[in-house]
Parts: sequence; C-alpha cells; structure tokens
Amino acid sequence: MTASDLSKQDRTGRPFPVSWDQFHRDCRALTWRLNEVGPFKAVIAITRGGLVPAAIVARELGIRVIDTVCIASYDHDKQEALQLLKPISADIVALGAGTGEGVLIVDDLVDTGATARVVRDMMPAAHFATVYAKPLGRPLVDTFITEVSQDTWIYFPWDLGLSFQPPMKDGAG
Ligand SMILES: O=P(O)(O)OC[C@H]1O[C@H](OP(=O)(O)OP(=O)(O)O)[C@H](O)[C@@H]1O
Ligand SMILES: Nc1nc2[nH]cnc2c(=O)[nH]1
Ligand SMILES: [Mg+2]
Repeated sequence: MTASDLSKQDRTGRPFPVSWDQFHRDCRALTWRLNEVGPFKAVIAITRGGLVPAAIVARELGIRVIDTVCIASYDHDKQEALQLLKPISADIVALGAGTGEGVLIVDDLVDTGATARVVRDMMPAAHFATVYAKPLGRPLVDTFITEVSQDTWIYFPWDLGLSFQPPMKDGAG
C-alpha cells in the first residue's frame, strides 16, 4: 500500500472533532462577523455541509430566502472529481444581478479551496463564509471563524456518534 492509497483522513491524522454545542457557538460567532458585513438578500448553502451552518446563520440574520448549490467532491474522505449536481436557482442569480452582489454563500469548511473556487466563479461578487478554514483554501473565503492546519481532519457532529472511550492508562488519548 502506498501513501496515495490512504484516504485523506488517514494521511492527515490530526483529528478535530466538533460537538453540536461547539458548532452552534462557532456558527453564532460567524454570524456576529457577518452582521457587520451585510445586509444580505439571500443565503446560498453549499450542500450538504453548508446546510446546517446556513440554517443557523439565516436564523440569526433573519433571512428567509435560502437556496442551495449542490456539489459533491469527497466520497466520505477521498477527494474525487467535483460534480455540480444542482446549480444556483435562476431567481437567486437574478437577485444578485448575475454577480452575487448582496448574496451570502455558506459552507462548513474550506480545505483545498476546489469547491469554493467553483462556486465563487458562479457568483464573483457574493460574500463567501465558512465556519472553518484550512490554509490552502483560506484565500478564497471572505469570513471564517477558526483556522486549522492543513493536516487536520474536521469531524462534524452529524458524522459522529457516542462511543466507549478506553481509559488513558490503556494507551488512549
Ligand atoms: O475545499 P475543498 O477541498 O473543496 O473541500 C471542502 C468541501 O468538502 C466538503 O464537502 P463534500 O464534498 O465532502 O460534500 P458534503 O458537503 O456533502 O459532505 C466540505 O463540506 C466542503 O464543501
Ligand atoms: N468532514 C470533513 N470533510 C472534509 N472535506 C474536506 N476536508 C474535510 C474535513 O476536514 N472534514
Ligand atoms: Mg461540502
């Protein structure tokens, strides 16, 4: 087995698990920053990871016009060719005068920046926000809350479950 056979998650090895409480706090912190940048006419969530932060941010900002752009690039933890499954809706494109002016795009994180680059090209004047950012993707994001190192793998609460933890004396930790 070579290094390229390993999933990105296995190669990175630095786990960063996020609880629902922490995620909610981080989304609210993100909204504090966005509140100073807006107002926004609509929110676009990059599915699927952007759906939860978009709901929290839209709730806090009082925005009820919410659209999705559906993109898949990772099969669980393996980066694959990026697929556009659903584009931004025509009425949201029209709302932002075709450029995204006054529109807020939300995703959970930016890693290599490949997803962000594709969506940014669709709406160059939109404001792009993520909760977490890794260094390679960071230049593509206008507002984010926490930067983690490139070799970190973020585990979101919707991908986690409660499980037994062996005591530290047995080698855990
Ligand atoms: O900066 P990048 O290297 O493009 O990676 C970031 C993207 O990867 C994840 O989505 P994923 O494609 O795994 O789909 P999901 O949101 O449905 O989990 C994450 O939610 C971002 O959208
Ligand atoms: N859950 C998760 N998905 C990702 N997609 C790209 N990077 C990551 C990451 O760190 N965590
Ligand atoms: Mg995603």
